[in-house]
Amino acid sequence: MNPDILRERQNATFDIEKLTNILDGGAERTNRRREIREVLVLNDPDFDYGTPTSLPTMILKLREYGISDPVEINWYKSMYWGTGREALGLHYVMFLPTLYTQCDSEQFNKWVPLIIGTYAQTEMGHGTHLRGLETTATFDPATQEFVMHSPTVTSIKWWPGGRNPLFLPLIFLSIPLSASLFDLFLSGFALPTCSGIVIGDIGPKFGFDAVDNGYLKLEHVRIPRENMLMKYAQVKPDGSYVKPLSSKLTYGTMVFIRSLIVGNAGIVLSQCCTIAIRYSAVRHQSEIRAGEAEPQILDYQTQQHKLFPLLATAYAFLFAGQYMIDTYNRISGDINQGDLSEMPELHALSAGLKAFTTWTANTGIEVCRMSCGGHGYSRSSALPDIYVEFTPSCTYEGENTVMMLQTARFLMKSYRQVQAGQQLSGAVSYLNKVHHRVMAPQAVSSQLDLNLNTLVDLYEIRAAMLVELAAQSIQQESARGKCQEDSWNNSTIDLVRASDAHCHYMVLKMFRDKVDQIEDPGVHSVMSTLAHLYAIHGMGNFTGDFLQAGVLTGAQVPSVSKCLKGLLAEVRPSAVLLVDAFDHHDKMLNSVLGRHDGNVYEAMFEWARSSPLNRTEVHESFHKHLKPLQAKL
Ligand SMILES: CCCCCCCCCC/C=C\C/C=C/C(=O)SCCNC(=O)CCNC(=O)[C@H](O)C(C)(C)COP(=O)(O)OP(=O)(O)OC[C@H]1O[C@@H](n2cnc3c(N)ncnc32)[C@H](O)[C@@H]1OP(=O)(O)O
Ligand SMILES: Cc1cc2nc3c(=O)[nH]c(=O)nc-3n(C[C@H](O)[C@H](O)[C@H](O)COP(=O)(O)OP(=O)(O)OC[C@H]3O[C@@H](n4cnc5c(N)ncnc54)[C@H](O)[C@@H]3O)c2cc1C
Repeated sequence: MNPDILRERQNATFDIEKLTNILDGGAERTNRRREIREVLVLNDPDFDYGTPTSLPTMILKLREYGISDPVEINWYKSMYWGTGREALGLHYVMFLPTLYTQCDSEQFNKWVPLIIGTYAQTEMGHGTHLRGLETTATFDPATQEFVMHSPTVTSIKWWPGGRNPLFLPLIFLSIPLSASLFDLFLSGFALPTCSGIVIGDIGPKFGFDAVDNGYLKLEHVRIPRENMLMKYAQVKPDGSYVKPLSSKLTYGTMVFIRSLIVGNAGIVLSQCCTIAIRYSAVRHQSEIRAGEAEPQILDYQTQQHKLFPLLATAYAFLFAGQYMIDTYNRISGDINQGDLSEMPELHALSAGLKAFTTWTANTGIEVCRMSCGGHGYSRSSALPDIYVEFTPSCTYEGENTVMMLQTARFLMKSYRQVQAGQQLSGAVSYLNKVHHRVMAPQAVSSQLDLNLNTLVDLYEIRAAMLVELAAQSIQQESARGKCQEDSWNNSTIDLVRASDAHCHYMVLKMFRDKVDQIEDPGVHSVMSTLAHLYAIHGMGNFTGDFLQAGVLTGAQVPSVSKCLKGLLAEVRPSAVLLVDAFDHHDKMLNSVLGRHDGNVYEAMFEWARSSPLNRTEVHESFHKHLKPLQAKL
């Protein structure tokens, strides 16, 4: 083991295993995750790491081991495929959940065990604006079929991931059967027998290469009436239409996957922090004091400033992901029982947190890569591949700006309810106080009150202020004679800013609440330090907001930076131990820089020597192109 890494792991001030258990949701979950990893994957003789041929093996193994829990499926898949996406991702996280949530019982029993499918909602002309989708589904009572059709070039289904060129079970979203409703269809087209279908691949992408994203053009293709997913809405044999309790129930799968993405952003950021911090512990470069040995780059304050706030953010997003999934499970359970009262809140929370966490993680991955210098740019680090695979999460499952505006819609509605004298509950209850809060600068000492509860309050006041400013912008636009829609559009910068602040407050609050639940003194102490770092770092980034909200004075601003530097120094001794607690296996991390043993250089040389370009002493291109040219010169 590299001596630096060895030294970093001595004198631990907290129990790493207990922290890993907290991240997994308990010791039993940690044990199960490791059992899947060590026994069912790594020690499985059929396990052929990450090669395309192992995809069928993986599916059969999941069935053989009876792994059906989505989290356990993901544990298994992430061991098979490491940090990359794979072709079946969409099947497990969108196609199956849609069947689970939108099929009636007869359809469920008929389809769920049997098929692998994709989710074809986006069209070439519309991905965000679902009410603009053009694919038609016209019911023919004479034959009891729906006629599916792509009337325009922009209506061609574009992007469905993992579409199988031979068989196309896919979930469709098609334009309204009635005034404002959408419906989902399962279409089992078997190619090439089924005429009227034109499918293909949309061509090379930025990345995401393991997933074949395709296109699908339909020319009056007929499918049985029974292929409409009929849990919430039905078309009867006589063509009559039974409307769902809410037209937004059709959007349920997107809410589910957005909820999953929140925790996934934490996982991806934790992977990158593991790589960058372990590497920073073994990399020596330059000098701090003339004549002394080159220091570990982790001892540079700028390196700590790059990485430790991201480390805190990774923990924050992992805890936010746990909260999000718990909230999703609770509210979707109520929805299943016909209680839709919290559906708007679930939508607003999942949409906002999906955007907030993926934007932050997306930027954070690049900070981790650049903090590793040239070796961060090598594919051996895994960081370029992680970035390429993660960055579309800011676009898919709801483009982030649009998602932030959905959350803003809920915030504005809540604000208007407070103005009308209603008492709010849930995540926006802090808006109840927006009119009674003393927003003038408080007489506070130049020292910053570092109590975590106080910091959460300051973020709450900041969010409330920005919600009020956005609402005032809309009111001012209206007062200038703008229609409601233009008043909204002319305020969307403020609205996104308010949603961002609301999500930032929510994430810090979740982090604080999780820290409060930690009983082990050592773990509680280090997690409390990270939560403080998360809060103070955000205050440093958005100082203007806190000054404008009157919760920070000019005299206190220097203490924000001073406090930040102190917290970076406080995290330094535990940094490697904190990424060890994420418990990412070398095989899954697949990074020369992030190896648990820290033996980076030896592994990097072996990795380079294994490159296809090094298979022969002299590359064949010399003999094929250069040598003949030399002969002519
Ligand atoms: C364990 C594994 C972890 C892995 C995780 C990551 C793995 C990811 C792998 C997958 C990778 C790639 C696959 C990608 C797939 C896709 O991208 S599928 C397509 C995704 N597309 C979208 O998300 C479309 C986005 N657009 C929309 O959702 C809607 O068009 C939008 C919400 C923007 C607007 O809808 P409208 O119908 O126009 O509604 P609007 O007029 O704005 O509002 C009316 C009203 O409705 C409420 N509303 C809107 N949406 C919802 C909802 N989903 N639930 C509840 N309520 C909703 C809205 O708030 C309004 O309410 P109000 O009371 O009137 O204000
Ligand atoms: C890797 C990848 C995989 C995908 N897989 C699938 C899949 O399996 N199935 C599927 O159905 N789809 C899939 N998609 C498509 C994806 O869902 C859409 O790309 C996404 O919903 C965004 O829609 P769009 O492409 O139409 O972007 P647009 O909405 O056209 O966005 C373009 C710009 O317009 C802005 N904009 C749009 N509307 C508004 C508004 N109301 N207010 C302010 N700004 C606005 C956006 O902010 C953005 O800046 C995938 C996409 C990617 C990148």
